[in-house]
Amino acid sequence: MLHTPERVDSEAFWPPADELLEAADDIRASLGSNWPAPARKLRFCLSAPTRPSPTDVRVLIDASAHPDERRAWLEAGAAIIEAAPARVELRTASEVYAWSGERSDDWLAALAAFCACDFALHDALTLALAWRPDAHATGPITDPTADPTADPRANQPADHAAARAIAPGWPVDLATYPAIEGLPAPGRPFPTCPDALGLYPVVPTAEWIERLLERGVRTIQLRTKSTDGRWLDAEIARAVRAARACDARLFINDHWQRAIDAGAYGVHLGQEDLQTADLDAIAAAGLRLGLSTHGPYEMLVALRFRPSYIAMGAVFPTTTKQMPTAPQGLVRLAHYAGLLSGHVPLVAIGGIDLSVIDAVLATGVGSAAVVRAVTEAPDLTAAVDALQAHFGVSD
Ligand SMILES: Cc1ncc(COP(=O)(O)OP(=O)(O)O)c(N)n1
Ligand SMILES: Cc1nc(C(=O)O)sc1CCOP(=O)(O)O
Repeated sequence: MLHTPERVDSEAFWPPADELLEAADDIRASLGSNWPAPARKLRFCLSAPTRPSPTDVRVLIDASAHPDERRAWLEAGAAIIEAAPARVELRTASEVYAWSGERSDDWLAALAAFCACDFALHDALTLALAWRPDAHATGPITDPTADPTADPRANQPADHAAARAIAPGWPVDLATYPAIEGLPAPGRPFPTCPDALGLYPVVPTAEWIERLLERGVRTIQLRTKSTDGRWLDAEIARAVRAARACDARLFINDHWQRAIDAGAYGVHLGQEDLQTADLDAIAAAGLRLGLSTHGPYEMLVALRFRPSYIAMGAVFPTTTKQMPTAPQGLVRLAHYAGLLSGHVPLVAIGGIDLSVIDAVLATGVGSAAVVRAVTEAPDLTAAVDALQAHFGVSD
């Protein structure tokens, strides 16, 4: 089993800082034992060591006062955090992230603690800025005898109670999360959709959609990478007709203008689509909006657009698509579900099939999106019936 020791690496701070390390250890302990071990150990540098390394993160109050140092650190592959009052910026050689808002005095200790749970640096920083000493989740700390980060297919049965538990140190109040800079002002909210969207197959053609509607599926997505405009028009029109006839919720991936024109129930977009899609036009046409996310930072980005649902992936490894981010696992999923509960429906996606559906639903998500579990099923009817039964739908 992959249990992380509930401690922060003793060399997490440079120069060594006993009080900071102790605070980081306390916060790390409050996050429980079921997180993956960190893939790499970062060192947070409050002053400059002789030579920066790619695992160093330089923490400065005013980076512009040190232009040469800043350049040298980025060239060495290190990261820079500039912590001004009420604003934090993270800069790497290829990315810049910025947050604004209040933060706890212990945010740096919290950052080391979230990194020790293997969150990517920008996700760990998002959580650290949201962290508060007194905002504790209720409920038991995760069961140390189970490892819900593991794919339950791999080596053990899922412990559903453990998968759902929220660690006391996890920031559960969305109001303490920082604002992400560089996003448009919040627009109007998208129309709502049910919290429990149920089984949500994501399939490549209208024919697949018809086959699944016949088998009782009522939330479905057309996801094709075809660029043939005439084919897309015909497929989307056919899929919309079929879904309407069954009163089903049909989302169209990517092709938002065609979805509007055809009168689809909704559109599903990725984070990069947010730069180009006309969200006002989608909202004005009354379509729902689903947004992909892959961690806490993207979740905050998505929330700003007030979508109808948020998808979180990939929960498990998938071969359907090349994922730039590591699988989230069930522990993270449960914490995201706890955070978003009552705010926006959460859909889990990535590597989900019959063998894990119970464990996925036990995290508190209202829906599971699947590709191969239906498109590669040897017996489609049996596969859909078996999956639907976990959502309380019988044929
Ligand atoms: C329910 C659901 N979740 C995530 C995705 C992925 O969408 P996107 O990020 O747009 O990536 P591609 O589908 O374009 O590869 C999805 N389609 N549906
Ligand atoms: C299309 C897609 N998007 C993902 C994300 O995490 O954004 S994972 C994914 C593929 C899901 O396929 P399967 O059910 O076959 O693993």
